[in-house]
Amino acid sequence: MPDALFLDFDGTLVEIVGRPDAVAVDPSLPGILTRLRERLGGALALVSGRPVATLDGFLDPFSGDAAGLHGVEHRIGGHFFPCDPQAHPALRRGVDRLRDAVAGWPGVLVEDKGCSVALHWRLAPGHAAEAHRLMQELAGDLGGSYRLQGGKAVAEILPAFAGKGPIIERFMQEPPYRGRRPVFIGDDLTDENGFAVVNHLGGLSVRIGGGESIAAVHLPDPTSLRAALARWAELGRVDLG
Ligand SMILES: O=P(O)(O)OC[C@H]1O[C@H](O[C@H]2O[C@H](CO)[C@@H](O)[C@H](O)[C@H]2O)[C@H](O)[C@@H](O)[C@@H]1O
Repeated sequence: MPDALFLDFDGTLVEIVGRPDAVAVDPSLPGILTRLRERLGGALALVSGRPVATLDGFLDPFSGDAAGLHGVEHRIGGHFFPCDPQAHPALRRGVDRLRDAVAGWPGVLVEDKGCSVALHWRLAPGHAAEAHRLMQELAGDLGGSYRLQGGKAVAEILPAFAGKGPIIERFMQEPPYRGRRPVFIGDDLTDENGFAVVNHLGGLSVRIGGGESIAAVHLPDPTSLRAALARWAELGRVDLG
C-alpha cells in the first residue's frame, strides 16, 4: 500500500530554538519536501501548531497541503479552509489579558496566532509554573469551547474541536490520501493524538527524540529525519527498515 505522509514542523523538521521566530530551516528542506511530495503522488501534508501562513514563510518555495493551529485551519489541494479570529472575541480579549499579565515577566512570550494563543517560557524557566497557571485560569474562564494544549516549554489555548488526530482523519478521507497507509512523524505532546489515530488506522507513528510515547518507532532528531526524507524522496516511499 502506498504511503500518505504527515509531518509535524517544530522539533521534527527543524530543531527547537529559544524563540518561535528564530527557527532555522535547513536550505535543503524545501527541495526535499517538494520532491518527496511528487513521489508520493501529492500525499504529503504538514500538521503543525503553527499557522499555515507561517509554515509557508519558513519553507518557501515549498507550499503544499497543510493543517495549521493543530487542525483549526487547513489547506488541501490548493483550497484553504481558514479560521476567522473575529469569530473568537472572548479569545481575543484573553490575548490582551495575557499580554498585560506577562508584561513584567522578561522572556515570557505571547505568540498570538489569531484563533489560538501560545504562552512560551523557554527563555524564562523561572516563570514556568506561574505562566502555566495563568493559561489554566484563562482556559477555565473561556469555558468549554476552548482547551489547553501542553507542549515544549509552552501552553496553548485553542478551539476545543481541534487536534492533530481529527485533522489527519479528515485528510485520510480525501484524495490523494484515501486508501494509503498513514505515516505521522512528530515530537511533542500534541502529536500523541495524531499517533493514536494513525495507529488505529493501521499506519505508522514515528516519534522524534526521546520521551514517553505511543509511537511505534523513534528517530533521534530532526537531522536524522531530514536524511531519511531525502532518501524516501529517491525511493518514493517511507522506509524505516
Ligand atoms: O506542531 P508543531 O509544528 O511542533 O508546533 C508546536 C509549537 O511549536 C512552536 O513552539 C516550539 O518551538 C519553538 C521554536 O523552536 C520553541 O521556542 C518553543 O519552546 C516550542 O514550544 C511554536 O512557536 C508554536 O506556535 C507551535 O504550536
